[in-house]
Amino acid sequence: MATPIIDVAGLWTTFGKTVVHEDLNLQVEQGEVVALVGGSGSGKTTLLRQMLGLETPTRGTVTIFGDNLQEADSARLQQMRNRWGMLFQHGALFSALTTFDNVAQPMRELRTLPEDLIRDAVLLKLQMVGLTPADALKMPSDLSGGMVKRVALARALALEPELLFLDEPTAGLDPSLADSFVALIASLREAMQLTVVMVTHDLDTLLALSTRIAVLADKHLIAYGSAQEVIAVPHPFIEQFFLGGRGRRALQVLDQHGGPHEPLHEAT
Ligand SMILES: Nc1ncnc2c1ncn2[C@@H]1O[C@H](COP(=O)(O)OP(=O)(O)OP(=O)(O)O)[C@@H](O)[C@H]1O
Repeated sequence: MATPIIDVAGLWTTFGKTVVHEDLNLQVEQGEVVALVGGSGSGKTTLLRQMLGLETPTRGTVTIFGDNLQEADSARLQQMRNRWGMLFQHGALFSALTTFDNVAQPMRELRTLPEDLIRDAVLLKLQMVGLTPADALKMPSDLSGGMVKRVALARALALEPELLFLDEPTAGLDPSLADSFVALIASLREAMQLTVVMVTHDLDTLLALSTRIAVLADKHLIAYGSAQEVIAVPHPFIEQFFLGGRGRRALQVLDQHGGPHEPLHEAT
């Protein structure tokens, strides 16, 4: 079997006496879109930061592209970081830089690409996310919320990553902008053959994009599978999240149109 893109094994996280994760095991295969869900404080953001190498688990390992993150030195970690992109919740653009320079920044940091090649690559990335060369000259303060997300996505994709992390990708967007952003992510994911890991509270986003859903609760991964498989797991968080009024409606739409779901992989 192929090496998973991400392999979280025996992971524990404690802050003082608080145990956040207790022996988590989670694998993400190539081409999957995995959504991390869980109640407030269940440790989604912490797990995402551990996958990004920004935090170290108390025990256990996070292996990405076959390399153990905790054992990687800073040069190796940087090489790995160049193979993934991250879209932060609020876009997190540099306010003093133009759209163009924001997208160019990861390419310039490599210090190996000539400026004319960077220029072409930035314009291509902007086109891929539905922005024009005229938008390249704008400052972040002149962009709408939806455009900021698109620029941030273009920047996350600047180095043609194999893996994309998304933190609440549709937070702050109104429903129609959220739908078009989700459609954009879906089409780029297909075109670039991306593996995606996202944290989201938004059921529509989750059901539209994810191939598997990982549910964190009670310090454990209590379910990991398709929406249908996850909702079959009896747990108060799952009932409230998926089977509350909004959840029911979203699942009805899924039943009518089908979803991108894969067979169940048991939670451990
Ligand atoms: N650096 C830290 N020091 C101490 N406690 C922390 C630290 N980072 C996170 N925690 C605690 O770990 C727990 C998990 O936090 P985390 O932010 O990962 O949860 P979350 O699932 O992302 O929550 P939310 O949905 O509210 O963002 C919380 O109880 C939080 O207070």
